[in-house]
Amino acid sequence: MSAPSVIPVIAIDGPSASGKGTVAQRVAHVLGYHYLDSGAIYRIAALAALQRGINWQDETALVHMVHDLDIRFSQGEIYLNGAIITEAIRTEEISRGASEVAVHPALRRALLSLQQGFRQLPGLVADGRDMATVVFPDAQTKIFLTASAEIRAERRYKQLMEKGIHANLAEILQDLQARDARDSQRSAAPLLQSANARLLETSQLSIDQAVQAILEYSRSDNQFL
Ligand SMILES: Nc1ncnc2c1ncn2[C@@H]1O[C@H](COP(=O)(O)OP(=O)(O)OP(=O)(O)O)[C@@H](O)[C@H]1O
Ligand SMILES: Nc1ccn([C@H]2C[C@H](O)[C@@H](COP(=O)(O)O)O2)c(=O)n1
Repeated sequence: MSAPSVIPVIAIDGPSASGKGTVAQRVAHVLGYHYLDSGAIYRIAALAALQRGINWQDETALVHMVHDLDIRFSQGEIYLNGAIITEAIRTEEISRGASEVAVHPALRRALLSLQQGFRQLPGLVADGRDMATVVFPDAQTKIFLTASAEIRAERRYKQLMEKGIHANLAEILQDLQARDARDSQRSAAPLLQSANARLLETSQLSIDQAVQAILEYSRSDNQFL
């Protein structure tokens, strides 16, 4: 069999707290691939805007701003203009802000090449909302990872409690549903299952089972390269 002519990508899209990040990082680790957390990039844009007093609705100012940002991912930390912001982008305020700035088409275009730059040998696992539809439409393996809103809210609740962060399950569910609606209903690159993506419903699956399913899909897709 001849070597693949393009750098392989496994694109994993899905709603908030569906487990994309956890599962994508494990798949990347097993395969020795690079990993792109595209949501972190929208979170950084929201945080940078907040720090500079730029309104999340101001598309022109946001686009201007992102051209001046130095974003780096290194050894598990995320840097913005040299400062570690790994935890600062995980607050509920920034989660909402990321979903709000992400509605702007010009901002999404401005962040496209940064994301595509992660496609490097030997391969990439990328997670987000539009990995399979817009950023890597030629990805070899496309997964739409989801779980019921109630299960996702419980997982997020448990995740926050484990970090010692006080949380309210009903509020988390409400917030997830609001973010799902904004991410799915926007006109620019909405969250949707790409026509050729496999649906992976993990409400009844463990993390390991989800990882194994994706590795299996990837193996099977690679047979046809
Ligand atoms: N199949 C699963 N079974 C049980 N828990 C899971 C499963 N998948 C993920 N989790 C847990 O759910 C929580 C949320 O997962 P994760 O942060 O990876 O979601 P996400 O989709 O990347 O979220 P976001 O889009 O908000 O960044 C984590 O604590 C993770 O360990
Ligand atoms: N490819 C992407 C990734 C993320 N977003 C937006 C929508 C999300 O609500 C927000 C935060 O993402 P998360 O860290 O929860 O994955 O960023 C997007 O529009 N496109």
